[in-house]
Parts: sequence; structure tokens; C-alpha cells
Amino acid sequence: MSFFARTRKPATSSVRQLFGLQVATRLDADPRVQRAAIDAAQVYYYPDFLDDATCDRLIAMIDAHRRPSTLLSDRNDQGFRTSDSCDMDRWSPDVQPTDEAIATLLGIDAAHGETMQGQRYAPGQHFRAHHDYFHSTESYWERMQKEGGQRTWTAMIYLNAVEEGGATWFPQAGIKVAPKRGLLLTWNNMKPDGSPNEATIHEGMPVVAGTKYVVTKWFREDRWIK
Ligand SMILES: O=C(O)CCC(=O)C(=O)O
Ligand SMILES: [Fe+2]
Repeated sequence: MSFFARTRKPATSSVRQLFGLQVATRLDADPRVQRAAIDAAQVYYYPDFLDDATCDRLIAMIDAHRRPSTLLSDRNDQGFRTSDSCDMDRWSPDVQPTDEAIATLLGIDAAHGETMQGQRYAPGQHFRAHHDYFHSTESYWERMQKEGGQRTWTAMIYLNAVEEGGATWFPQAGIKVAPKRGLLLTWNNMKPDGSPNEATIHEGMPVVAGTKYVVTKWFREDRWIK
């Protein structure tokens, strides 16, 4: 193998490897959780993770605080992520129980979790195909190393059903998830060896009718809260 080929290979990581194993083992043992029947990635569903009242409270918070979504990428692609989003304050009494319940479900110390993001998509709005993990070729990479390192697991909760459209599509893994109120979807962005899993590429498909509300939480390999 040439030097060039070796340096291009994404780095494996024993810490991320352990996250993959420990979280998957915990989810596999949880009767409320189902694993998606695919080999390309570790993807799990938890129906009715949140009750109606909690979904309504989170939706109201998103409506009160939403701003046009931003991207971390160096690409300045205006049409890539057209939704609105906002930070969900982890210390707010309306957020804290959900924030902690997600960390407990996965068995990850809540300090590894970034601030939960609320997201709202109106008809025609979408989030184009992307990976949640950080790319070492981007300029943010160095900063992210100091701020908790790579992202491992993503947890997303759909807060409402959408009349038409708005599914989360994993074209390589072959999964399409339609929004359903209270449904939690979680996946490992890494492969079992701890290197980035390209097959986790996913998109928030355009909403056709109705409005879509979700919250998303990303967990880092190191503590995000110091
Ligand atoms: O809204 C969706 O279905 C996907 C959202 C997403 O991929 C993200 O927030 O990283
Ligand atoms: Fe994503």
C-alpha cells in the first residue's frame, strides 16, 4: 500500500469502538427497542419514546426560538439545509428530562452530548444528504478535536406526524423512516472498528404537506461539557 493510500484511510479508534459495542449491547438488551434489519450500520428504533404532552412542549419551544439552520461545512451551499433550528437548553425543565432520558437509554454520560437541536421543516424544506460525523478534511476539524472529538451516536426524535414527505432516508443503508410522533431513531455514525461509516449518509427529505418537528442529539467520543 502506498503512503498516500494509507493516510487517506479514516482512522480507527478504540474509544469509538467501545462506544459502538457498549451502546449496541445495551440497546439489544432493551425490549422497547428494535434494531433495523440491516448490516451496513447500527440503527435502532424506539416507538413512543416521548408522550404527546412532552412533544407538544418541545414543539412550542422550537416555534418560539427557531432561526434559519446553519451548516458546519466549508461549503457555502445555501440550499443544503433549508429548515429552521434552535438550541434546546439542557437545563430548562422542559428539556432536561428528555435530554437525560436519551443519555440513559444509550448509556452514555450526558456530558458527552452536544446541546440538543430542535428543527422545523415547512413544506419544501429539507436537509440534503450528509454524514453527522466530522470530516477531517474540513477546517472545523481541529477545533472539534478540542471540543469533544468525533461524533459517535445520533439520537433523533420525531415530535409529530407529517401529512406528506419529511422522511429520513439512508440511501446506502436502505432505510426510510417516516415521521411518527414520539418515535426515537438512533444510529452509530461509526463502524464497529471506530472509523467513520460512510453508509450512515442520510437526508431529511422535503416536507410536501404539513410541518415537521424533530429534536436531534449528537454524542461525542470525549466529554463535550468539560
Ligand atoms: O430531519 C431529518 O430527518 C434529519 C435531520 C438530520 O439529519 C440532522 O439533524 O442531522
Ligand atoms: Fe443528520
